[in-house]
Amino acid sequence: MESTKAEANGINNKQSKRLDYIQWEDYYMATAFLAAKRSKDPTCQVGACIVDELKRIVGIGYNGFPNGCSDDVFPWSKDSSDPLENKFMYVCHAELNAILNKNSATLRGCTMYVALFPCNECAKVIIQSGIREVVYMSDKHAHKPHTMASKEMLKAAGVSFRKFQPTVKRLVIDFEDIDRQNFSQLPQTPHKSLEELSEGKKD
Ligand SMILES: O=c1ccn([C@H]2C[C@H](O)[C@@H](COP(=O)(O)O)O2)c(=O)[nH]1
Repeated sequence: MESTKAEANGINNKQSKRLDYIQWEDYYMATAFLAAKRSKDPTCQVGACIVDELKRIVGIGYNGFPNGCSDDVFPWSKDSSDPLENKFMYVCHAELNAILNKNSATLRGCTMYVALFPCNECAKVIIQSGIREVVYMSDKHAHKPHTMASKEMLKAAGVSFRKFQPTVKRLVIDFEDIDRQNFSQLPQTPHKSLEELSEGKKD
């Protein structure tokens, strides 16, 4: 009798959880990739996402010029003979921005998910911030001195690093998905059983 009432109210309506939900690591790296989409750099967009030991995202960043240094005034080129006309003097790397944007008291013990292996300058900041692990997607500059120096420093400081292994090849965000979803999982509007209805007549 009781269970019939509960079922009528949609409470005991057993349904299994969905299984194609996004895995934690895919979620963090996708967050880094999404942040990279904010970058104005025409040739290379990098994003970084910092996660604490409780699996919480505590910092996100992408490469760009410092606050107050206009994207429309400072140069985005990279091969001018004048170093002052190239972006490198001015751009803040994604890793630095993610660390500076942190919304927790400390980054000690955190993991950084980042699209590109951090350079030597970012490695210094990563080490000093207390981040314990770096998970990267691409190591395309592995042969360059700034990456080699970075790896040496990270190793010496006990910051581990590993290549990201996605469980899916791509993730798509479709804003219109929300209007296509089936909301049958939501509790149904409570309705009265026949018994309750007949009881109601007494009122
Ligand atoms: O670890 C890194 C390395 C690079 N970046 C940023 C800095 C620049 O905006 C670009 C690199 O530009 P290239 O045209 O590929 O030289 O990426 C970063 O944020 N983090």
